[in-house]
Amino acid sequence: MSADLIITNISTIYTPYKKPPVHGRDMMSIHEIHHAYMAIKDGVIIAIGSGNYHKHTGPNTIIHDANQKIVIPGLIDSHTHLVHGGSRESEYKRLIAGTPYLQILAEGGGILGTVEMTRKASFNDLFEKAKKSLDEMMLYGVTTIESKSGYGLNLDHEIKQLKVNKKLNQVHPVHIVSTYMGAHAIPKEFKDDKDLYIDQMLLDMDIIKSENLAEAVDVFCESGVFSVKDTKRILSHAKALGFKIKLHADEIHPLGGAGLGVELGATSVDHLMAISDQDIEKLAHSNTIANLLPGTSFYLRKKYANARKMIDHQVAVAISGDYNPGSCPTENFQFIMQLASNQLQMMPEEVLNAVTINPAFHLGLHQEKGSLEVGKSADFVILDAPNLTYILYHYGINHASDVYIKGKPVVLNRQIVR
Ligand SMILES: N=CN[C@@H](CCC(=O)O)C(=O)O
Ligand SMILES: [Zn+2]
Repeated sequence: MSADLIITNISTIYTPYKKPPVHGRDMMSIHEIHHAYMAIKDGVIIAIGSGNYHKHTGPNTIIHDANQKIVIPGLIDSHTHLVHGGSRESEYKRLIAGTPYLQILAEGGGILGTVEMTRKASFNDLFEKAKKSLDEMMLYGVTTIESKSGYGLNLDHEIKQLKVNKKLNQVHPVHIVSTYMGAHAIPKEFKDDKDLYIDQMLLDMDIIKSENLAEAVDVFCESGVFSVKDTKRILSHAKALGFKIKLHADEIHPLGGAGLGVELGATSVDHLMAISDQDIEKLAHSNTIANLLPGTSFYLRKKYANARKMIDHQVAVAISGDYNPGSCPTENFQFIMQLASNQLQMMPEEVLNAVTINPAFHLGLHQEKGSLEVGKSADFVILDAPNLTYILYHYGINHASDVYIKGKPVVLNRQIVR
């Protein structure tokens, strides 16, 4: 079978190959193919190897010379708050002066400030702003993201956010997986009646499910936001409706959200800076992914999640960006990977598994994405770097030169292909 496209002259292809979820010490396993090529037909990888690629060429094959650059799978950012109105630099000075994140929220700012701005924004405003951020993410090599609602906090405005995800997924090459997060904060109008807000959310979920606007439901399980009991109620209902479930767990206070996630069969538990040893053990024996977000610790100047302990105890770890206006305002996913390496002390091989196959697994995409193998989607990044470690070592800059999604170039020479 002749290829539509062959990427040749690749110095090294780095790819995970273990069956996901890739736990603990298996996260050190990756394949390195030197002097490599990759042949693609109809958006799917049909051959990958080293040496002579000519047997895959035909009269119409396009050859792309990688000029001795390296190739990795498209990056999968499995936790973002992409769609939101406005920005929160007005809180930045208070934050760096030491005002706690949850105090700003309790005063009606923080997430609730973004809720006001998101409610005021039109669908088009939100769409254009999110599209710009998505372009930026793609320039850094991101080819799939998860995107949450959670700044509308009522049915109409949550649906507005989810419909932005839907439209972006139709018109933008980056693949988007949508999550409903009405349980991101308690809206002002329900300030004194959280249970009534939860009742309302449970009803809203039926509609979101019937309109097929989200695959998963997420809850911010935290002191002053949704308790473990609230979270259990919301996620049990979501699960019964057929949603995947996940939670923002043990971010600031060790409430036991991670353990609850394992108990309920969550696909991921996210943040985990304050996770207990007991819950690390529970995670290790489950298929729930520990989704760590080091960019948030960096921005909020909080302690980092203990990735080393988790990996050493056989937990399956993913790393995500958490792009949002209040705790991680950056689209630079390579910087997030560099933080995972430098601050979480994850080895380059572990980081690669954590930003490709493990997130693909918890998003339910591992059959087609997350590694470079014959039969999988040709989502990959060509990086102007001599080896994998270099992209983590030389930090703060963008190493991605070209990005392909389903075999089509979406970034060439650092420019978006329109
Ligand atoms: N922790 C809760 N939610 C977001 C932050 C949202 C915001 O501050 O706007 C997070 O994942 O960090
Ligand atoms: Zn989040």
